[in-house]
Parts: sequence; structure tokens; C-alpha cells
Amino acid sequence: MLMKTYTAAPGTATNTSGIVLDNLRVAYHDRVVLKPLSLTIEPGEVLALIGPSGSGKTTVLRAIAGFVPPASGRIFMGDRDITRLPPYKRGLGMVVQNYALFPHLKVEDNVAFGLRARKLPKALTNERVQQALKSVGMVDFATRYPHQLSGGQQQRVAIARALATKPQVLLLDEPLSALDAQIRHNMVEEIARLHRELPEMTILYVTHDQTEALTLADKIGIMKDGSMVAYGETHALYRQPPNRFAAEFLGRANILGATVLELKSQAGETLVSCGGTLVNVVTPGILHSRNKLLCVRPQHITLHKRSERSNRLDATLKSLHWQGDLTHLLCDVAGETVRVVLTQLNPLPQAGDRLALWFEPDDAVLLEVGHV
Ligand SMILES: Nc1ncnc2c1ncn2[C@@H]1O[C@H](COP(=O)(O)OP(=O)(O)OP(=O)(O)O)[C@@H](O)[C@H]1O
Repeated sequence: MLMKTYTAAPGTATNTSGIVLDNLRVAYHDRVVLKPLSLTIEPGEVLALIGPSGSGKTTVLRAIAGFVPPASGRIFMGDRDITRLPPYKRGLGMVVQNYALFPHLKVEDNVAFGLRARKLPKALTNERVQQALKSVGMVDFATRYPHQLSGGQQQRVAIARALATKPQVLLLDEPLSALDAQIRHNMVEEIARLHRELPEMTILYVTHDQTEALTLADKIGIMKDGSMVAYGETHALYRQPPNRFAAEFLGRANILGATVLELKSQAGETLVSCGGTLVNVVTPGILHSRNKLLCVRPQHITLHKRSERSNRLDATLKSLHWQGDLTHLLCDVAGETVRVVLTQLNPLPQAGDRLALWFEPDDAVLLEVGHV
């Protein structure tokens, strides 16, 4: 079942910086690319939108920015209905993937651009430019031109330019995807720091990189084919994904066939049969049918019993990949492949060895059969 509503009533985000989408729908030439979406982004919250290419992430962001007119629905910023406002009147800052700096302007003039367009006094403009450059660690580069900067530095300037106007909402559209892995990693930390320094700023972060989303976001929305198919607090969504698509999009997941035998407690402890073995799983959802999928992440499985409640699956080791700090095991459990990632393993087992795989009931979740 597709979930469609993630919202409070329009206008309930009382601070001016929260965003409410009320049945927002977007079409290009009569082709609907965003199905009606209702969503509340609380003031000061970081929401990451993730999903495969073409799923509609950028469309949501562009509609909020005012670059795409909705086919129907409304967009609120706090209590203000901004659906029909031109982009420059919305009070938003935006950073896109390819920096989009003006090549003929020095760093300081790029950052000052939006302030000069708003005709801010010169002294205030200079102060804001300094502040913005300081917040991204680029004060020493103020008089350079964009071509004299690395990709990471250019993206810092783009962020400074967006921050200089003191936006209540910052829209980031794949801001790091043009950077290489190490710089991307550093920039993720910088954006996290920036948000700690400006906690009142609401951030909508579009990415297809689940690590960026997990690192930065308070909440994550997962898009697929123009719909939001999963939404929730980052940690909870990772641990208790609502469907297979979300489970696999947020990281590696073992998905095994399971049959529900008994709901054992009000807290959702459920006895299931999986791989010919009985195991307990904590599942908060309502169980509509007996045939389920059991989802457990590779790093939540160990080769040692951790508690009295631990579940055991009998497995045969198919292959082992040692990577120094991590060891990846591929195991066969009643004909299904189960991946295990361990940090400490000594001595290393051999292919063909029989292993007992253990996991805690609340480290697994039951999902409906089918992808979403
Ligand atoms: N200007 C446009 N005209 C027509 N169709 C468009 C336009 N922009 C986007 N689309 C289509 O809308 C759908 C959603 O695109 P969108 O850019 O929102 O996806 P996305 O999830 O951000 O993808 P990516 O990760 O590749 O950027 C896609 O099918 C895309 O082809």
C-alpha cells in the first residue's frame, strides 16, 4: 500500500520556516511526475528525500522553490501560502549539484549577488558576505575566481551564497554528487556542523546517497515513481522500514520468507517460522496475512548468542571476504542467501562450515510480501 499523507493540517507549523505540502501534484505536459503528496517539514528539521533516478525528488524541491508550478495542491511556509509566489519572494536558499557560480565574479561578489539584488546597504552586504564565507571556511578565498577553486571549495561558496540571504529554508539538490568520495564525506560533516550552528533553519536535502541521508537527516522520505513510499525518523526508518523497497534502499538487508505462527504479546513480539526454524521478531505493524518477509540487516547478525532472547538460524558458509576491518560472509539458510558483516572474526571459518547465525528479535522486522 502506498502511503500518501505525512502532514499536519496546513499552517500548523507555527514558526515561519516550516514547510507544509498539501496534496501537491506536479505534471509535465500532462504526465504526472509527482502524485498528490502531503507532507510537513517542521521548523529547523532536516528532511532528506531519497529515491532512484526519476522518482520525483528534484520535482518536489523545484516546486517548493517555485521553479515548477504545481498542477494542483498548495505549499505553505509557516502560515504563508507560497504556492503562487515567484521564487525570489519565498525566502528560500537553494544549492544545486553543479555549483552554478558566476564564473566572471570573484567569490565575494558571487556571495554578495543576492544581497545586492535585494539592494541591501553596502556595509551590511559586506558583513553578511564575511559571515557566510566564515561559516563555510572560505574567508581566505574571497578574492579568487571560481576557476581558481577546487570542486569542494566551489560548492562551499555556493552554500555561502545561499546562506548570505539568511533563508529560513535551505533547499539542497544533490549538492555533493559532483565531488569525489573523500571531499563528499568532509562536506557532509560540514553541512551537519552548519545546521548545528543554524538550528532554526529548515533543510530539505535531495540525494540518491543513503549514507548522506542517514548522516544528516532528522527524517527521511523515500520516493518511488512519483510517490513517497516510506517516511519517518531516520533511525526508526532504518531499523523498522515499512516495506522491502525502503529496507533495501536504506542499506543492505537480508530478506527471507517467513510464516507467522503466533502473536505473542501486545508489544508485537511474534513467533515466525523462517528457514525451517522458529524465531521471535518484534513487529509494531498490524499483521494482515501469515506469509511475510523477515528483514534483518547483515550487521545485526552475529555468530555468538547475545542474550536469552537471541534467535538462531542454522546456516552453511558459502563464501567469505575478509576486508581488514570487516569480514563479509555469504551463508545459505534453507536455500536462501544471508549476508553477515562482522568486525571481529578469529579464527576465520571455511566455505562449507556449518554456522549458527544469531540476532535479537528487535533487530529484525516483518514486512509484507511484495516490494512496496
Ligand atoms: N522539465 C521537464 N520536462 C518533462 N519531464 C521532466 C522535466 N523534469 C523532470 N521530468 C521528469 O519528471 C520525473 C521526475 O524527475 P525528477 O528530476 O524529479 O527525478 P529525481 O528523482 O530528482 O531524479 P534524479 O535523481 O535523476 O535527479 C522524471 O521522469 C523526469 O524525466
